[in-house]
This record gives sequence, structure tokens and C-alpha cells, in this order.
Amino acid sequence: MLSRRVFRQLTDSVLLGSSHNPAATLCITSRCATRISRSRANSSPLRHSSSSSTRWKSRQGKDFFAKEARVQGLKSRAAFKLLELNEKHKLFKPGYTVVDLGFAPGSWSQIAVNRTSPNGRIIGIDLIPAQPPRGVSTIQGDFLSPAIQDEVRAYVRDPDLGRPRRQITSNSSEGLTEEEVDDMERGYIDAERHAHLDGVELETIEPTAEGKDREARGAKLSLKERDTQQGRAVDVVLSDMMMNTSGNGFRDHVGSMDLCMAALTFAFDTLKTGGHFLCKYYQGPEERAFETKLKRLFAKVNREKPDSSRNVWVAPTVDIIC
Ligand SMILES: C[S@@+](CC[C@H](N)C(=O)[O-])C[C@H]1O[C@@H](n2cnc3c(N)ncnc32)[C@H](O)[C@@H]1O
Repeated sequence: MLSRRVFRQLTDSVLLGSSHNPAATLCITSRCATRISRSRANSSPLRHSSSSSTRWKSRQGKDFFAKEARVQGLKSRAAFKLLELNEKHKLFKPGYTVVDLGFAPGSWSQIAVNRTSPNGRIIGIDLIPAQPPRGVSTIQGDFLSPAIQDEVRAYVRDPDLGRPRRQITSNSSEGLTEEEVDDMERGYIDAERHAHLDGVELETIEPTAEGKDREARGAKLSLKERDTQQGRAVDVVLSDMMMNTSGNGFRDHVGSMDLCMAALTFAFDTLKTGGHFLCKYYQGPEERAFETKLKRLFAKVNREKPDSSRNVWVAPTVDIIC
């Protein structure tokens, strides 16, 4: 059951779902803007940024998750949010293809690499140049740009790009085809789910000419074959894309919803049947419409607030316009 939180509540929250598609969707929302006194709003940008940087440093020093991230060699404390969500919703499996939108500095990608090994592939996209974690392929650019989206689509469509060289060493896989090994790696529960989904009518997916021809000849396409035909090669789309806050809460909210919509459109086009979508955004009035879209596209939608999310929102804040 979806637990709804009231807009302007002072905590973060998350949405989760799975669909007719049927994919699971997970949305993390970040509280966006609350009120600020005029005196702070009018203070010098330099003083403001220096005090917020001091606050950030002192918070990082005291923060358990930030310390733990350093100890474990993770790029940031954000890793623990994803670990927690993965623990609960089982987002990753060995061999999965993961697209990490807004990957920098790369802690979510680090978790994705770890949880999809062996033979997973992780593609990170970010506006800013960043050294990718080991095992991550990256594209630098603005994901709102159609050209960048096309580049990512073309990249993921080739199943061999960005994947470590396959080495089948297990005795139990001897004599099996690569496809059978894939199924084995995906695990028993997923195989069952696929078997269950085989009977499900996918109304949202238009068969290609080749698919129609095959169906006319009475040959039934498996879900895996349909996904491949339609260029659906991604198991998980993560979006932690967040632009720098402008100080205008409503504008930041709308901007983050635009990023989420771009991520959702990409996810809908490229996610395999049974894939997952996770996105984070600043809360605001447009999240309702977004949630409604998700519920149409996915069978399950959930909102969560990971324990490792900060309890205190410290970004610069302004009066809410709405
Ligand atoms: C909160 S950080 C992501 C942290 C990351 N998940 C991690 O675990 O290390 C948000 C990132 O989104 C990126 N971003 C914001 N807008 C973007 C856009 N239009 N296209 C690509 N990346 C974007 C930013 O450059 C920033 O690196």
C-alpha cells in the first residue's frame, strides 16, 4: 500500500512500482524548499556559500554514513541509500545492465558494479567530467539533450559494449548454451517470474514487422526475444540527476521533475520486461502528476525514505512560490 506524504513535510520520501510492462519503479524524493528568513536570503552569496560549506564539512565529519563511506572506499554516503533500497527491493542481479543517470561522483555505480558482478555492465551519464569507478563506462553530457539520449540508447542496444569478457568457468555450466547460462545466472526466482509473465498480454508494446511476421507464422515470441527485438536491453535505470539548487524552490522542483521525465521516457523505451526504474526528485506540486504517470506505466509504485537519507535538509532554502 502506498503511503503518501504531504507536500512540504520536512522529511524525504520514496516511491516504488512494477508494471504492465511489467517493470518495478522506485522513486526517491528529496524535500525541496522550505521558508527562509529575509535576512538569510539577503546575505552575501559569498558569506552564504562559505558558511554552507563549513556546515557541509562539519556535517560530513560527524555523519556516520559519510565516515563509513570513506572507510569502505565508497565515493559518497549516497551508496548506503542504494544498498538499503536494493536490500529491500532486490534491484540488482548478476549480469544486469544498469544505466546510472547523473552518476558522478559514482557511489551508486560502485554498488551497481558490485551487485551485478559477474558480467554486469554499468553505463554512467553525467553533465560533469568525473573519473568513473572501476568497471563503469561513462558518457559525459546533458541527459536532457536528445543527442545524448540517442547515444546512450545506441550504446546499450549492443549487448557486448561495456561488458567484461565472459569467462564461464563453473562446471555446472558445461554443455549449456550462453542463453541457458544467462538464465541460470538470473536465478530461480527471476526464471519463475519470466515464466509467469509469459502469459501476460503486453498491450503497450507494438510488435515490429519481423515480430508480426513471426506471429503470423504462429511462432510465439518469448519475452526475452520481444525485448531484444524492441531494443529493450536495460535491466535497471537509476536517476539521481540533481541540478544545482537555484534558491527558488518551485523552479528547483520543476527542474528535477523534467530530469525525472527524461529518465522515465528513456526507461520506458529501454527497460526489459521485469526491469526497475529508480529516480530521486525534489518534492513539489508536480509530483502527483508524475506519480500518476508511473502508475499507468508500471504495475507497482512505491515511495520510500531510506534510513541513510539525511534527516535535516540543509540546502539553501527560499519562500515557496506555489
Ligand atoms: C546527487 S549527484 C549524483 C550522486 C551519485 N548518485 C552518486 O552516488 O555518486 C547528481 C548528479 O546529477 C548530475 N546531473 C544533473 N543534471 C544532469 C543532466 N541534465 N544530465 C546529466 N547529469 C546531470 C550532476 O552533474 C551530479 O553529478
